[in-house]
Amino acid sequence: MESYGRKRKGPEISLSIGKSLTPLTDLWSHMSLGDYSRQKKRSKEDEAKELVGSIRSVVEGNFTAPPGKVASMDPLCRGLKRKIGCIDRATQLGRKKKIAQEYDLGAKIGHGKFGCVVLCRSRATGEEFACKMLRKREELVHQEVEIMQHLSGHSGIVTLNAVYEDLESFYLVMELCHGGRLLDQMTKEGQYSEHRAANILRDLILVIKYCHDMGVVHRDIKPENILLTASGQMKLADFGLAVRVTNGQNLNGVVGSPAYVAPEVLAGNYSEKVDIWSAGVLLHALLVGFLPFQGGSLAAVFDAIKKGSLDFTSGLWDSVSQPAQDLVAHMLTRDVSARLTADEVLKHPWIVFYTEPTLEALTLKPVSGCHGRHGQQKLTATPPRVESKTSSYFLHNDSTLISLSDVSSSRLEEQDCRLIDALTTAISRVRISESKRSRLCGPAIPIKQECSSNMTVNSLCTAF
Ligand SMILES: Nc1ncnc2c1ncn2[C@@H]1O[C@H](COP(=O)(O)OP(=O)(O)OP(=O)(O)O)[C@@H](O)[C@H]1O
Repeated sequence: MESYGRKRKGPEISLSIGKSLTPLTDLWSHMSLGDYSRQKKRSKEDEAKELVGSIRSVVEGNFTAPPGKVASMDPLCRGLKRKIGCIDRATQLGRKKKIAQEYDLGAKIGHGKFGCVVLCRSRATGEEFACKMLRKREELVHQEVEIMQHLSGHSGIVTLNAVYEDLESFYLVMELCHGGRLLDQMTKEGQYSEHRAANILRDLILVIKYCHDMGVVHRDIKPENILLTASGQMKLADFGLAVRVTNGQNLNGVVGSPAYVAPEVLAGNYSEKVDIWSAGVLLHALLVGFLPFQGGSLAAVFDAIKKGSLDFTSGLWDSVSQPAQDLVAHMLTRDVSARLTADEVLKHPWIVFYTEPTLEALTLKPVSGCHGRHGQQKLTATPPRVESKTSSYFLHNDSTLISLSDVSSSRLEEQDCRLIDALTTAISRVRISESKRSRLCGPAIPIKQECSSNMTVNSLCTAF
């Protein structure tokens, strides 16, 4: 079995921006900021958070990850054992039995920075799972386990079935995602249609919303951490950097993956909105095949994140509709209060248009004679209804905006290409107000592209 002896990311991560950087060549593999700063002291925020969690757990009768200092003084893994006591029966059983008694471990299917993931098969049922192995001496695994367990049950999250341990390692038995990583699919397929991008984003935002509603910030949203089932369903994975937050609690541990990290993370004071930023980076990559913030070094990437502008006037965006651009801009605004929440993203007209069930049925049938990149569609049923709330979001910001739900339903009933054109035109007139716009990424100055395409495994993995 392959050795997997690198240090595991934990909550004890901080990063001094502007200090000497790891040579770029060393960064070309999906690194999180935590990697660059593993030697640093654990952040005060995480210590405070864990203390709060610990106190709360006593009050509420739940176990959470123990405070880091206590954990480091305790015999290894005590926190996990305590945690196991409150997770499901399968996991409790796992504590007593050895994994080899119940599963046959197979070929390696993935390798993260901190562990190896292998195929495994239940001896009892023959069912296949993925088993993530983490070395005890290098791992504070309890927080990841606790959060996975806390979130378990959502169809968009990889299910943790059981946890085992031996002297050396922990074994997390998870549902197997046969479809691989979204990153690999993106690398293969390049630019996505708006319809597909919207559906991917919606699925992701639904999971992010669930995490946020459950008091969890993922902090490492990126296509490497989005796995796909055989049927193509998305599953969010890798909660190694996730944290639990109480209402309104601000975070300050500098963690994430360089190209996906929100500017306020670099500033050291942030909230769950960092996940929306990262999802915005992903949406940008889906729509145009490039990451928005790039650079030849880690410092340059951070500089772009902190100061760079999105340039929707570049040819890159010619074939992308204005509503899609609008959503990207509202997810990648540095003004955190102006950045959309998960709920607001889900209600954005572009998302509603492409993902509303009746629309999906309407938009699947290609028809010749319609123009526009995504206009090769025919409306064959009742016109789409876009929730008035969505429209009012825009009306609220600019009185000149139109309501999408007012886009002449009678015209839509004509069921020909002119209708989809009319709707497209109407959507393209949706604008944000000047006041809101001024809070976005500033004037459209092109972001320097370091290479002709960054849709490669290397560049997307490294998130540069
Ligand atoms: N449930 C799963 N089903 C299939 N493959 C998986 C599963 N979980 C993980 N993998 C594979 O293993 C890889 C590493 O897993 P994971 O990201 O959880 O580990 P990590 O050590 O936390 O990695 P990272 O470096 O991304 O932080 C994934 O990119 C994926 O290819």
